[in-house]
Amino acid sequence: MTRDSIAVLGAGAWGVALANVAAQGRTRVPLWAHDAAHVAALEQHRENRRHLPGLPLACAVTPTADLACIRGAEIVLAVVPAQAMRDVARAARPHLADGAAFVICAKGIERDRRRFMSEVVAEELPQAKPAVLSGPSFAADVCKGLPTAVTLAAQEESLAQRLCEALSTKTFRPYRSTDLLGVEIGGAAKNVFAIAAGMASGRELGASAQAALIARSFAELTRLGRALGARSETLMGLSGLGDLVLTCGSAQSRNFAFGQRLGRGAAAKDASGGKLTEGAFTAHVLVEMAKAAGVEMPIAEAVDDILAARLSVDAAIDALLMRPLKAES
Ligand SMILES: NC(=O)C1=CN([C@@H]2O[C@H](COP(=O)(O)OP(=O)(O)OC[C@H]3O[C@@H](n4cnc5c(N)ncnc54)[C@H](O)[C@@H]3O)[C@@H](O)[C@H]2O)C=CC1
Ligand SMILES: O=C(CO)COP(=O)(O)O
Repeated sequence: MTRDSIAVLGAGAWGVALANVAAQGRTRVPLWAHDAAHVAALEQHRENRRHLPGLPLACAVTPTADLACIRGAEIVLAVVPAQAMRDVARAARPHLADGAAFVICAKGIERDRRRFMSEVVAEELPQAKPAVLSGPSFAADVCKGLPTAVTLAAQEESLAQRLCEALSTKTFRPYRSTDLLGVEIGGAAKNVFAIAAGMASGRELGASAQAALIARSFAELTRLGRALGARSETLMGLSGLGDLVLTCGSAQSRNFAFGQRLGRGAAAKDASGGKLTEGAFTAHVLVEMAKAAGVEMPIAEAVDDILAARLSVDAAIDALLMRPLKAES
């Protein structure tokens, strides 16, 4: 049986990890990066020294700065930051084959136009079949061959199944879904809540507070998801609860580590450590979406207020604890 051909857009940590997954059982997986110097460094060292030092590119992975590398690919994995997705999708349009699957692997919401990634792709790539891959999966873990499972959603179940088959390995196990929006909401929101969890850790509020915060974050995530039409089983699954638990519980998460530094007193502008923290880009648009849907998200709002310097971490903690007592929901 011939395997679907796969190309990867974006050669950061997650792009490299997914290219290595795709390389299993394939002889060539083009890996596109927008920066020619980065491509040269990948070719020379056969690893992403900045984001995944010591973890080599699989032999089949071919770095390139030429977007035409996606011509003929049946599956394209889009692994660039969420705020760059529109530009990359637009640039890919002349090269993408009709009916190719365009799998969104970024976790975020477009700030300027308040769009989910699947909406961005529908607007920019009318010939594509959009899909979303999300779930608990640190790039370094996946690159090391440590096991995990993720959700892979496409509108047609048959395509979701085909994508799962194309991307599954002995240690990387995708579960299929047709709930793209549900998968996207979980992936975008968990980054914002991971910042909150990091702050609680940085402030040394204790393990009980940590668990309470995760549970109340999940309540906010499900409230928004249901209001926007996501399915409960998606929100409770790998891309929702699964990724929330991972990212809110580990300093390996860049969003959590960012929150930790904020909790220890760093200013928002200095707290990323030069790393991509998608939650910082998503917090405000997530809160705006929730308000538009009439959904209360006090933890997400607190993160947004702290990032915009409207509130200190301590004042936000006090405000959350002083909210009127209510039924659990
Ligand atoms: N690192 C991880 O463990 C995981 C990351 N993700 C998601 O994948 C997405 C990408 O994250 P990472 O690869 O980890 O980030 P990264 O910071 O390691 O890499 C991002 C890459 O995108 C490139 N880039 C930046 N702006 C660009 C533009 N305008 N056009 C094209 N390329 C551009 C950068 O040069 C860099 O190589 C994010 O949305 C993240 O939430 C999802 C699951 C796991
Ligand atoms: O999404 C991730 C793991 O599933 C990676 O999380 P961070 O972007 O917070 O590092």
